[in-house]
Amino acid sequence: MPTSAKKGVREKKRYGDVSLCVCVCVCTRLQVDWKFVQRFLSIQKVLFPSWTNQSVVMFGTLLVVTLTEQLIIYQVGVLPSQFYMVLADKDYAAFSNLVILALLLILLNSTLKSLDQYICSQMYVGWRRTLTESLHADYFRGRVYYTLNVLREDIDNPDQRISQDAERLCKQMSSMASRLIVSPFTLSYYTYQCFHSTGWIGPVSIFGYFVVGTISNKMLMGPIVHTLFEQEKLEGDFRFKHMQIRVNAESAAFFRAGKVEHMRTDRRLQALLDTQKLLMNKELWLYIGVNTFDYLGGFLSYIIIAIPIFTGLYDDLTPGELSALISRNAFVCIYLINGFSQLIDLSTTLSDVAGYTHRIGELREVMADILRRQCDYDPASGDDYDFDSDFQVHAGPSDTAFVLDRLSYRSPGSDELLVEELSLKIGQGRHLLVVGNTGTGKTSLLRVLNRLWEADSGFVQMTTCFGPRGILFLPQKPYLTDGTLREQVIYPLKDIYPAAGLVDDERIFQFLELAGVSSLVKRTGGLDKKVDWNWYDVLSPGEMQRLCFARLFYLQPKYAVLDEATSALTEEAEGQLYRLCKQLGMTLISLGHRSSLEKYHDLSLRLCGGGRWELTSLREAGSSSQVIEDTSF
Ligand SMILES: Nc1ncnc2c1ncn2[C@@H]1O[C@H](COP(=O)(O)OP(=O)(O)OP(=O)(O)O)[C@@H](O)[C@H]1O
Repeated sequence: MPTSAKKGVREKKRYGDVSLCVCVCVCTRLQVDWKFVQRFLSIQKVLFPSWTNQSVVMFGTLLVVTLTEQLIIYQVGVLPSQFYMVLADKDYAAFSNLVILALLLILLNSTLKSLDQYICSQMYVGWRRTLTESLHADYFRGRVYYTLNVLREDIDNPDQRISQDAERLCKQMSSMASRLIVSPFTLSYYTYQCFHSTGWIGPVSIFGYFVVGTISNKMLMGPIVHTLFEQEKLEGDFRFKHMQIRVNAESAAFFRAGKVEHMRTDRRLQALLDTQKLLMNKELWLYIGVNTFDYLGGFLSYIIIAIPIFTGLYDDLTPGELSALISRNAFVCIYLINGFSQLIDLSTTLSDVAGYTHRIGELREVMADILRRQCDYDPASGDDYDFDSDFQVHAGPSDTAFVLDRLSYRSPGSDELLVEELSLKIGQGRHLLVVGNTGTGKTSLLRVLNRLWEADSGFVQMTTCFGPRGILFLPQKPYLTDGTLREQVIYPLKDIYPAAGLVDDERIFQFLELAGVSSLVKRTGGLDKKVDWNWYDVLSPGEMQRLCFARLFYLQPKYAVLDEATSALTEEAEGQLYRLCKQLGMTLISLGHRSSLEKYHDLSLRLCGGGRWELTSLREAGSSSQVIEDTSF
């Protein structure tokens, strides 16, 4: 971020399944400046990683095509002067040949132009793929997507930056490419031709005209980049509001929230449209500047040509020769001015490119920063953890899952410790229940154990690997991915284990049955039948929790961390599922409020708020529980 940037005030709310980040005010000043150049170049490094890259080959092909196109355009451009000559001489044979030549050149020209457009479109698709894949690579590495969406407050709508802004940047760059690529060649060639016809006065006045045009457009463009940036952010916020309603339609409907949501959504729309209007007002001045320079350009060519004519340079020519010469000179001057005008016209596209470049550049910088910090904090997060390959490797015997030593943690942005100096070893076969009032930091303990949050002080170590052979977490909100029933069950494995086919199918059917959701096979039409519904819309909360247990049975980790995983089920169903987990050899670490959970656990960790905690054995002689002083088991 530029040093002049003032941090926006962000309002963060959690709504159902999605967390909503709204930038109330971002006063960042973004322009076509050095920061833009740096960000633009770093994006170019992604798009053109090596000289043999496909984008470079396409760019080279585009250069050849556009240069050939320019040669043909020059030939077409001087045709009128040749027509003047043959018509003045009444030379019928030459006229016929000229007509045939004109037809051929025009055909060739239009073919090359179409090819030029085709290559630009291909480049756009290629660039979009490369840029989006590179953003995805960072976004999904380690826990960047979590930190970016939940913890970082300095970046709005990362989803929109990846899906929409990257697309628009590539589109605008591809529309600029063919014009920019050929400019140095055409400008040099036509400058030479113009100098040849008019002397120094022609190129100097055209160049001066270009400099004035560039300076005034740069001034008009300044405020546009920032407003475009702001407009894109509001566009993302507006879309997010609709997504929020789509995801939580049922909850909103129970509240009869149509009116209030209508008002709030309209408010987002209003903010977006106001900014769009502001952008258009600012663009109006840029358009006036650009169009004035376009028309002045056409007019300037006649002034330049008039100078050698009025100074008598061409007095010895016949009227036919003079007409041909004026026509040819007019073409050369107009084309040179046109070349410069096109560069000025590009300023409107450049202001868009600058806006998108800043948004994507900022995202890349923040993701790189998150990755750096993440690796400092948790070196393992730098490696691309592969759930699937880990599943194939036996993690080896490990009788402890976590070791905590004088661990203290707090929630982000809070001064108060949730838990202070907690020492605990979570070992195999000793089932732990974590209880405590709302907001005392139960789920936060899992966040710290899973390294989503940094500890305030103390030591925490996960001594068993994460994954099916080690530790698995079932979060409070059941997570269902998009895909088939099989993909839900084997998630987060990408591939079927141990091998595709009947054996695996049998296991899945059996675990669905044990989890009490075998009816889903019929509803979906089979394990591999693609469903066109959103799983969250059609399953009840209890079914979702049961499906997550089927997943747990399938993966059979050594340690299962269950965060209120049975809150939507009856105590009877809860008992069945817990007993099954134990029969399958899992050690349970559960979070919950129900006292009925106690009978499935050996230890109870009570978080009392204000940093205090208490560890109690639930299996001591006699029925009464006993506070434990020694916390290593
Ligand atoms: N991303 C976040 N940023 C800031 N504060 C957070 C964040 N997530 C949770 N908190 C806060 O941290 C505190 C502990 O939250 P936590 O989710 O651990 O509560 P809990 O004990 O699991 O409660 P519950 O029983 O309701 O699940 C709460 O005050 C919560 O508001």
